[in-house]
Amino acid sequence: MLISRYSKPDFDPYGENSPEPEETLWPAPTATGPTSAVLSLPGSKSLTNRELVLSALADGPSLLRSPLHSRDSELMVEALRELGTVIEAVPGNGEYGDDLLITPVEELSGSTTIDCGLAGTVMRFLPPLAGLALGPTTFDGDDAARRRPMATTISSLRALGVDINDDGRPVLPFTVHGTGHIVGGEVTIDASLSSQFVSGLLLAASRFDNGLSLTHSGERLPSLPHIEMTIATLAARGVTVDSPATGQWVVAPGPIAAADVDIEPDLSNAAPFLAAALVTGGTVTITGWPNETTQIGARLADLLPLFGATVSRDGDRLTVTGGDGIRGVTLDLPEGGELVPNLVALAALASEPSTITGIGHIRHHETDRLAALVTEINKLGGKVTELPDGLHIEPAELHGGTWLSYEDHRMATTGAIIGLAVPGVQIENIDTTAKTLPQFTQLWHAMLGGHGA
Ligand SMILES: O=C(O)C1=C[C@@H](OP(=O)(O)O)[C@@H](O)[C@H](O)C1
Ligand SMILES: C=C(OP(=O)(O)O)C(=O)O
Repeated sequence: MLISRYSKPDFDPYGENSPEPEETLWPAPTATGPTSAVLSLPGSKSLTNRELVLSALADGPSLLRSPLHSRDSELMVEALRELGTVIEAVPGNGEYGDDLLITPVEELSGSTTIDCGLAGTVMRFLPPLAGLALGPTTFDGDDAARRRPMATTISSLRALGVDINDDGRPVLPFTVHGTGHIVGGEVTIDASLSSQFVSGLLLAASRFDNGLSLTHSGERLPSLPHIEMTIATLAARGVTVDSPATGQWVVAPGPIAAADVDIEPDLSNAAPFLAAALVTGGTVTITGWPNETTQIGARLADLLPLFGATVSRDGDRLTVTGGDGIRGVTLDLPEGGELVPNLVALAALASEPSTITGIGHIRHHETDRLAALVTEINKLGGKVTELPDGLHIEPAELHGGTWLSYEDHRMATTGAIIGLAVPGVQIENIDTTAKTLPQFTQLWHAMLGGHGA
C-alpha cells in the first residue's frame, strides 16, 4: 500500500476489531436551534479532476481557477506530475487556495508509480494516459482502493492495444506498459459498476491514433450526468463526442484545446449543509450556485423538496429552508449515487418510510455504501434494510453511539447530519472528509454558529 499525505491508519471496515481510539472520534455537534447560514464551498472534485486530465493532454498551457484542493485532487496533481506534466500553483482570487497552471509535455513519460489513494477518478481516468506515456506505470492505492472494480478499465485498454500486467487479478495494483501511443478503435465495455469506465476512455480518446468508438453493453449505466459532464468538458476544449445511440460514443482523433477554466463549487458537497436546514428547521444558503451545470448536485434543488424542504434561488444563491419535520421519499436514483448517503441520513430522521432504489453500484464506491449505511444507522437504533439494488428505511427513534466512516467521506458527513438531531453521535475518522472537502468540520461549525452543542 502506498502512503500519501492524507492516509489514515488501516482498519477492517466490518471487522470486530476495528480500532476506535478515543482521539479519533469526533463528537458530532447536535443542533440547539435552527441553522441560519450562508456558505461558499470549494471547487468540484469531478470538474477539477477532469480539467486536470484534459489540461495534461492539451495543446498548450491551461489555467484552472478556484480548483479543488483536497486529497483526491492532490493525488491527481501528483500523478500527472509523475507522468511529466508541469503543474504550478499560482495566486488566484479563489477563497480556497491557489489556481493551477498546467503545462503539458510533448510526450508523457511512464517509468513511475501512481498513488490513486481511494480516488475513483484517478484510478479510472489515468490508465489511458499511462498508455499514451512512454514506459511502465504502476497504479496502486489504499487498501480499500484495491477492492474497487478495475476490470473494465483494464480489459478495454487491452482491447485498444495497451499491454497491462495485473498478475491475473483485475484490481489495483497493476502496471500499464505505455508505448507512447494507443491504437484505439472500437471497443464494447460493461460500465454497469461505474460511469468512470466510460469517462476515463472518453477523456483521452481523441489522443488515440484512431480515436474511439465505444459501446456500453450491460444491464445498467449509473451516474449518467457524470458522463454528460465528461462530454461537456471535452466539447469546451473542441472535442466532439458523437452519441449515435444511447450507450454509444464516438470520438475522432484530434487535439484537445488548452483552456482557462473556472471550476464551479462542489454541489454534491453542498448536500450535508443543505440537509442540515431540513434537520434543524432552519435555512442554509450556498453561494456560487451555477445557473447551468452538469453536476448531479444541482438535483438537490428538486430532491430536497421531496423530503419537505423549500428551495429558492436568488441570483447565484441557493437557499434551502426546512419545515416541520422530514417526509419519507420513494426514489429511483441511479444517476445520483454520490448523493445517496446524505439523503439516507434524512430518510433515517424522517417520520415516514423511505425506499431508494437503482443504487446497487454504490456497493463499489469508497466502501460498500449500502452495507455501511445499514450497519451504522441500525447500530444507532435505526431500521434500515438492504434491497437488491437499494435501501428501505423505516422511521425509528435513534440514539447516540460510535459511527464508523469506512474511509468514506460521504459516510462521515452522513453521520454528522444524523448527529445534528441525535445527541451523542461520535464519528470515527472525520478527517476522511479531506478526500473532497478538507474544510468540512470548520464549515460545519460555522454553519451552526452558536446553535450547536
Ligand atoms: O466521474 C466522476 O467524477 C464520478 C462519477 C460517479 O462514479 P460512479 O459512476 O462510479 O458512481 C460518482 O459517483 C463519483 O463520485 C464521481
Ligand atoms: C464515489 C465517489 O468517489 P470516487 O470519485 O472515488 O468514485 C464519491 O465521491 O462519492
